Amino acid sequence: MFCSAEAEARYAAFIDAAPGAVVGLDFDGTLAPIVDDPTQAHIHPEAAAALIDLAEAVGTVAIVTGRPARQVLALGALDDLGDTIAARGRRLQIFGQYGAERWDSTHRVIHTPRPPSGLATLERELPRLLRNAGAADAYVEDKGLAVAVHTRRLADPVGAYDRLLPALKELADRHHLVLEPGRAVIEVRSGAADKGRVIKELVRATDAKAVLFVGDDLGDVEALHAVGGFIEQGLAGVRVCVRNPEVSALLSLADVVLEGPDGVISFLRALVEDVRAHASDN
Ligand SMILES: O=P(O)(O)OC[C@H]1O[C@H](O[C@H]2O[C@H](CO)[C@@H](O)[C@H](O)[C@H]2O)[C@H](O)[C@@H](O)[C@@H]1O
Repeated sequence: MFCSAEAEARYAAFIDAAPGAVVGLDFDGTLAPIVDDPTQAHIHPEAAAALIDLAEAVGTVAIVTGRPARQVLALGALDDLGDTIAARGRRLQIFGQYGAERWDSTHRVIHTPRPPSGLATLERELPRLLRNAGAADAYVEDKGLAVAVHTRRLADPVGAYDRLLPALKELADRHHLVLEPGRAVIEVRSGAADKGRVIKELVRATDAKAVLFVGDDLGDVEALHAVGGFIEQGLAGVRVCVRNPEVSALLSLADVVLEGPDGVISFLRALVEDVRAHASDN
């Protein structure tokens, strides 16, 4: 599970500092299994119990996702979970759309900015681009602040992805937007937010001495780099990657590698046990 002796030592230091630590968790592929239909990506059945315990064990728990906050609240049943966490005097935070949207279990309001200029025009141009790329049947997810083109359910998902990538890049550039490639998905969005900025903000706001992030996809790379930056500054940082057959780029950044959302839940449970054991020893 640990990729090096240094990683294991930093995990031990993280456990020491857990009451003031930040834990960031990606949603799709991390807390929810990858499925063909993005509207059906429900959270792991054991995630609620694991998150309740985690929120009591560490200082800050945040779900940091590319999903719109409203969607992740529904797919994760996180409103109810937030109630339970709040009733125990703790807090769950959600950063949706790579940090552009925010919700927390204390205030229960989604803060969302206006859609980036250029997005509406781009969406009108999209059907023609999809037809020209032989991907007219791609599933287009309107995320309000962004648009995501999914190739997973096409006959040739990899071929369509490879044709769409340069075409969408040209379209995004023309509208001063950025591409966010992911697992069988290419998203066009504003470049104003990313998961790394969220992690940096959380660590600074809470003056955390320890930080851990779990992710599986390219949109998580900035968060893993942010943890890496804090490690260089002497914090107890742990970069946890979920292995997946579609994106291997994260593995070289990992301190810990896990197998799917089942592995994530087991890891979070073990982490909570380690924090409890450490507290009862001290
Ligand atoms: O940051 P995340 O929480 O990982 O969200 C990233 C994107 O996840 C969703 O797409 C991914 O999951 C789908 C359901 O399992 C899967 O069908 C798709 O292939 C994956 O890329 C979501 O639909 C996107 O909007 C998110 O940006």
